[in-house]
Amino acid sequence: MKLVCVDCNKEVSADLFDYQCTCGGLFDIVHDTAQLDAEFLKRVFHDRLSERMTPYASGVWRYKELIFPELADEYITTKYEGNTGLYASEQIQSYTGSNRKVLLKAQSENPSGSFKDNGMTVAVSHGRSLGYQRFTCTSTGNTSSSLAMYASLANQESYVFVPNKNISLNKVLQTLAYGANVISFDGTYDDGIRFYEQHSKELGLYICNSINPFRIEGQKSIVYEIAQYLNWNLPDWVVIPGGALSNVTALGKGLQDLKKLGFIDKLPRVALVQAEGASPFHRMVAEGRTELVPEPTPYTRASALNIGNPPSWKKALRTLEETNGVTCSVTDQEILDAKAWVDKSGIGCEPASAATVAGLRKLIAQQVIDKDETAVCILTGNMLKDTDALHEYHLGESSTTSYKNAIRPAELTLDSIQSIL
Ligand SMILES: Cc1ncc(COP(=O)(O)O)c(C=O)c1O
Ligand SMILES: N[C@@H](CCOP(=O)(O)O)C(=O)O
Repeated sequence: MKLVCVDCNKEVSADLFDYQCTCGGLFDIVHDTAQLDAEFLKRVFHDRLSERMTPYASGVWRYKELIFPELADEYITTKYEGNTGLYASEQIQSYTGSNRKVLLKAQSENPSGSFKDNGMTVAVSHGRSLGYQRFTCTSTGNTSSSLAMYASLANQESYVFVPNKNISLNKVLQTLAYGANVISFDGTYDDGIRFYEQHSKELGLYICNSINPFRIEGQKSIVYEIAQYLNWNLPDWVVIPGGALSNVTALGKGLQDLKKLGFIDKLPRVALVQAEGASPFHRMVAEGRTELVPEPTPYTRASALNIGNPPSWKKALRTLEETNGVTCSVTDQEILDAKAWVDKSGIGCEPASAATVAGLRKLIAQQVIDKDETAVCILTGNMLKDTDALHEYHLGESSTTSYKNAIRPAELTLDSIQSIL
């Protein structure tokens, strides 16, 4: 490989990296292909692509035997979901006060931008195998975007019900753009679920919310992936946010599978973090009760967690009991500050996901989690899912943090830019 000037044809070694030739022209990169064996390369490229082209390249369907072994491949509707990054972040280590590098599992890298894809690929595939052509959900926006994406991919119709306030417009737009029929209603996610519980049979639609156990089966793959990436050695703690409590349920089921199969020796402890304004499960655990008292008017800025009556609470309790788990709640300000750190670490997430990092910081400060223990935080959604939250935090008048005035105007002169560096 060498650099060749487009103006004067001067050749320079690529090791002497530069942007411009001495004559002022730009460089092209020119490869030496004479030595390459084209047939060999074609085979290598073919092998690499064929791995990518089967459903088993998906980070969900790779584990089909543990998720839905009976499903015929023809029904699999996949966008190669999963295979999301697992990052060790020194910045988040320092923010949380841990002595160990904190791992972040970026479910935000899924095709529709949230962990819902891990479950939705399985639900939609299952619905199709039963002959359904119309799919539905109620949603604060991520479940609906994911459903809309898979339904359209399978050339099926989707009908989604979204609350008419306190959810992110970006998610509704994403859902619309993927082609769903979007119906907004005056109420919360909880009202939507209550409606389904009463009318699912008459509707004749395939329900893709997490009351559908096939969603949970797909979401188990998140912890399988974490374990596989870490060569089946899980950290001491898995920290996860909780709203409807489907994901913590899936985590618990996935961990049990891995333990039963002997892939892992012991279960990590689970820390479930809820937003203070929508924390009925945490309150139940903290008060030592065994019955959940729903919150009639949940509110948190982390809109994905705006759930007062989580349908999966009994299953979630099972996960906590089996893993000697803990719960905690964090304020919206703690969530948004933690989110700013996750964003700044280069990974990024939406507010609901950052509850994990805020929770880890709090649990370390309270010495519930030891500074020397290892932890992975599950980041459930993408930072662009809620650009209003970014706007409010970084540019809004109400911002009280160090990010205020973070965007400074500068002239494009060397002095001006150097004075910022
Ligand atoms: C981005 C995001 N994080 C976390 C959650 C909470 O997960 P769960 O409802 O499974 O508890 C949701 C929605 O449910 C979500 O959309
Ligand atoms: N945040 C969720 C709410 C929970 O939905 P479910 O899929 O677990 O039923 C959303 O994106 O709608």
